[in-house]
Amino acid sequence: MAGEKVSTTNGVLNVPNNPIIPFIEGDGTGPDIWSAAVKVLDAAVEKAYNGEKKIEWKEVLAGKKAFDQTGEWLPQETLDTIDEYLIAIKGPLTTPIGGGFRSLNVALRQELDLFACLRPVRYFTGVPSPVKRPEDTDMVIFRENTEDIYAGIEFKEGTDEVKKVIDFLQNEMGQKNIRFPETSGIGIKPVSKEGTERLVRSAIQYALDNNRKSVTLVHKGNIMKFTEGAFKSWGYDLAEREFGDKVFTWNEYDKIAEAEGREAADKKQGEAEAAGKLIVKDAIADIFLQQILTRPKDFDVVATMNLNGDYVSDALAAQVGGIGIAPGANINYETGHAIFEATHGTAPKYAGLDKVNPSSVILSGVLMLEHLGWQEAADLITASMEKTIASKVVTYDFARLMDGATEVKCSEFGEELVKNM
Ligand SMILES: NC(=O)C1=CN([C@@H]2O[C@H](COP(=O)(O)OP(=O)(O)OC[C@H]3O[C@@H](n4cnc5c(N)ncnc54)[C@H](OP(=O)(O)O)[C@@H]3O)[C@@H](O)[C@H]2O)C=CC1
Ligand SMILES: O=C(O)CCC(=O)C(=O)O
Ligand SMILES: [Mg+2]
Repeated sequence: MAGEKVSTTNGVLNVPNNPIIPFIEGDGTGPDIWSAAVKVLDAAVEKAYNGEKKIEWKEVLAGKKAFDQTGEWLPQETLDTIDEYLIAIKGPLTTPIGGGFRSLNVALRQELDLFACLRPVRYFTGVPSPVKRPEDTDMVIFRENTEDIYAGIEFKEGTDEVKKVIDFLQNEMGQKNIRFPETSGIGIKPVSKEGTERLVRSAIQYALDNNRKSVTLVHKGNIMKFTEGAFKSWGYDLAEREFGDKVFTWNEYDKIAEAEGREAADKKQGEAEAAGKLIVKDAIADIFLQQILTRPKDFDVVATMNLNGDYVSDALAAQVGGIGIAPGANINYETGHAIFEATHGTAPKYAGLDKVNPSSVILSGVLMLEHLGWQEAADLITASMEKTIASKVVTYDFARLMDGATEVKCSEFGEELVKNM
């Protein structure tokens, strides 16, 4: 096929003018939103570079389409192709609940070791939101993407396996706290120092590169001491060890407060802020979910584990208008591999209706263009999105909450974006 591979040299991406980018269309509403998105992405690249640059799309299969054509939900060829071409984009994939195969989305992240799930949350003027000042929400989530209870180490109630695990926990580890051992399923939550460090390192580096003010480590370390609590401690240690005087941490604050009092600690933090240092702090997950609503301006970059990150990204998306407009990327900052994808799922009840909002996957494409260094094309789409929303031409999800909106189909919204570029 025409086009060339994206590659890396010493951690720097080499992007040809005609990069081959694999895409997965996705299940449910995936084909609807992908069809709208690809036209917008192509039009932006064409317009930004007068035809000098062009993405050569290469379809790879996953989900139902893969199963129907190959008998496998996630063919090895798909993994190999993304591994080879480095950068890919995908629509949502269905995961059955309570049984059946494990998440293909999670499998893609784990197989390709895409350890950081990057989910920026910003407001587009005019988008209907349940909060009074949605523009105050401007955060970037770094969700750990390869471990935590998402590792899939689970044992089903009533099986020989779970009996063995419970027997081990009770009789060899002296655990007395399994309330109903005869009828329990068991899940295991691995959280490692390496996994934490590479995630927190990328979050801090991102914050420094993008002039953000703080990184908040979000955890439930008071309850899960050796997983979520360790995430916090390892995060602070890494920040101080690797980023030295570029950061000021609440760990340092606590030490100063203990030795010299809170006033001295406040003074040091004030000086650090005035000197433009990045503040690395932490929050326990429950109060964090309250404070992102009550005082969103206090938060900027957020680094957290897999499950917290899943919850936090949908909650924050709601504040700026919902998951119809929330983009994401799964990235390995060490190898350069990345898969861009929307935050939402397959929304099956709308499949094939040409109805849902394609903005999440389009804005994921914007993240991809930025990652490729094609900022001009990315900016064209962002500006067009702002203009189109301001003109109140929107899909059903925004139209039902907006006065005087013109509701358009998924494909028509894409066409409107192209027109407004
Ligand atoms: N990364 C991925 O591929 C993900 C996959 N999934 C999978 O998707 C499937 C369905 O999950 P479910 O929990 O229903 O979550 P979904 O995100 O698919 O849908 C939930 C609701 O969110 C709204 N929504 C979703 N997408 C859009 C869109 N593009 N535009 C506007 N509104 C949207 C709709 O709200 P309303 O009803 O109010 O109109 C929809 O009913 C499951 O199999 C799940 O595992 C879930 C999340 C991520
Ligand atoms: O894999 C899935 O089905 C769900 C994934 C998910 O919720 C997410 O990526 O945010
Ligand atoms: Mg989710």
